[in-house]
Amino acid sequence: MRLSDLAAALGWPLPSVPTTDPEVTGVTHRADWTAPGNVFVAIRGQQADGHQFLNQAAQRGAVAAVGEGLQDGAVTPLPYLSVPTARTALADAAALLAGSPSQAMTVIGVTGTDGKTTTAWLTAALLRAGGMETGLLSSAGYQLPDGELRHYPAHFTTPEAPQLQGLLAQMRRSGAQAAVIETSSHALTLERVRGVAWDAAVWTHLSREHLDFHGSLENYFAAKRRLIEAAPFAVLNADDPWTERLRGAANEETTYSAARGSSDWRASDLREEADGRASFLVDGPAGRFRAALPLTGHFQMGNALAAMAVAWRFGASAEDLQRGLSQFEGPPGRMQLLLSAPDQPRVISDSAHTPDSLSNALQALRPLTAGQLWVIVGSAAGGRDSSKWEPMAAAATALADRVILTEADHRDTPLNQILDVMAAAATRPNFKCIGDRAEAIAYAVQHATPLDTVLIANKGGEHFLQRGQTVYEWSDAEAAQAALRGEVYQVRDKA
Ligand SMILES: CC(=O)N[C@H]1[C@@H](OP(=O)(O)OP(=O)(O)OC[C@H]2O[C@@H](n3ccc(=O)[nH]c3=O)[C@H](O)[C@@H]2O)O[C@H](CO)[C@@H](O)[C@@H]1O[C@H](C)C(=O)N[C@@H](C)C(=O)N[C@H](CCC(=O)O)C(=O)O
Ligand SMILES: Nc1ncnc2c1ncn2[C@@H]1O[C@H](COP(=O)(O)OP(=O)(O)OP(=O)(O)O)[C@@H](O)[C@H]1O
Repeated sequence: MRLSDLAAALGWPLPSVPTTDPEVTGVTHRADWTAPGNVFVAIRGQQADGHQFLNQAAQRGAVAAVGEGLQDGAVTPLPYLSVPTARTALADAAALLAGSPSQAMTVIGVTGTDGKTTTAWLTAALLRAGGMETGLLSSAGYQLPDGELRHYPAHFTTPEAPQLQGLLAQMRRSGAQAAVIETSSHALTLERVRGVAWDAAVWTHLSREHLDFHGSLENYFAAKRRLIEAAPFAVLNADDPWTERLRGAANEETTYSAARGSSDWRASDLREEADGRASFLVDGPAGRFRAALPLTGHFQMGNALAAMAVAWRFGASAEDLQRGLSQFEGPPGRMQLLLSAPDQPRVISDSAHTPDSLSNALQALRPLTAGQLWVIVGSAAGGRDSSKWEPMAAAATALADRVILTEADHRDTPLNQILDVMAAAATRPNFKCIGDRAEAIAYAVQHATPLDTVLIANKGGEHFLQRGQTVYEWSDAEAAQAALRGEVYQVRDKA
């Protein structure tokens, strides 16, 4: 597509500097990712002004720059198109240049504070069980219809529009009829998902998170509500008080509940079968039937119902839903059993990184634990929500028997500062601070008895650990295995 065609299609003005109307190969927001023929969108952000990088983009072969206007007297090495909102322009161009792949697929967005990843994975699995070739994008990685888990180079739940649209196009080329996208509030606020033609939106629940970025719980809610407003069909959690304020936001809606009687999809009678697997009773538009609950925790019934409501809407039968759930293998690091043998403690990895999700995870594990319940927990920092540190520590010390407070991507914040705040918020003196995450895991795994459960919280299946500016390769699972061998896991510099 020529630059003039792109500009005309998106209502952009002509460039400030005359140009030969080059062919556009793509769009990028990162100067150092610019490929020859790209349009570089210069965003004025919180950390940097993209205009600082115009020369770099030009040297890498950009054919034009787009932004919200040059400063007086600024010189640009590229033809410059001035637009009202750079992020809107980025998203619109990304969708158009990728061939608007979402319009050719059934696209489902999943949002909420906790449960997005699990529910997105369940939804993709049940759509597949119903016969739809399905792609998946989540913080645990992405999948094309072949189901193989792949990892994205940048660690985002929902990446910026050029990557997101590129991935949707790749899914489409691989034969996907449907795509499930875990949609963060950052993505909704920063227009990363603008230009996605949604067919359905799922709401898990809202609790306190990301207040550093959104400023207030109300703004955080408003950001997430945008997904529900943008979709023609919404699947809403009747157990979440915020849902009342989502009613009517979508053209059509269905509700689900794991706790109350009054909703379209209902779950009850969670029980453990003779083979040790959990099952629950489903009541709803697909009839009344017993289904396997392949994940630990009462709240997982809600996630499963939400996924069923979506798959049912797009053609899955009750049998498909039952089969899909019974064969479901959860996302890595979501209540994932890492170690379990008669002579070892049960070690579980879970990405719990909010006070709510940590409480839920500990409450779910308590009845399964004959001995003591341990938790290894930290809280991210360096531009992340520091108001979580205290309630995370309070939840851990109140609900676990033994607590190890440790690191979890503290970035530029001194680790001791976080651990001091967390230690001061402990409700009981049942904790110990071990800053090094590998040593913390080794201590718990080596001191726990075979009757104990050790929950390694925060990171789930994540592949990195950040200390200061340095990003290390990381695996909670490998750290637990090393501990069992009597070793301490060694981190490796990612670079
Ligand atoms: C709060 C937030 O999400 N900020 C994101 C946002 O930052 P920003 O708009 O302030 O931009 P900036 O970093 O100041 O940079 C301005 C411009 O200069 C460009 N630039 C910058 C530096 C450089 O060397 N070269 C360059 O071209 C940038 O690409 C950008 O276009 O746009 C940047 C460019 O894509 C992101 O890197 C940055 O993500 C930060 C690092 C981040 O950590 N975001 C996390 C919190 C996030 O998005 N999380 C959500 C939710 C996770 C969850 O559910 O828990 C997610 O979806 O992953
Ligand atoms: N419906 C739910 N309500 C409360 N907690 C949940 C729910 N579903 C999952 N959890 C817990 O929340 C934590 C995170 O779950 P999950 O990774 O599925 O979602 P997420 O936090 O939205 O995704 P991400 O990891 O991308 O931030 C886990 O501890 C999980 O056990």
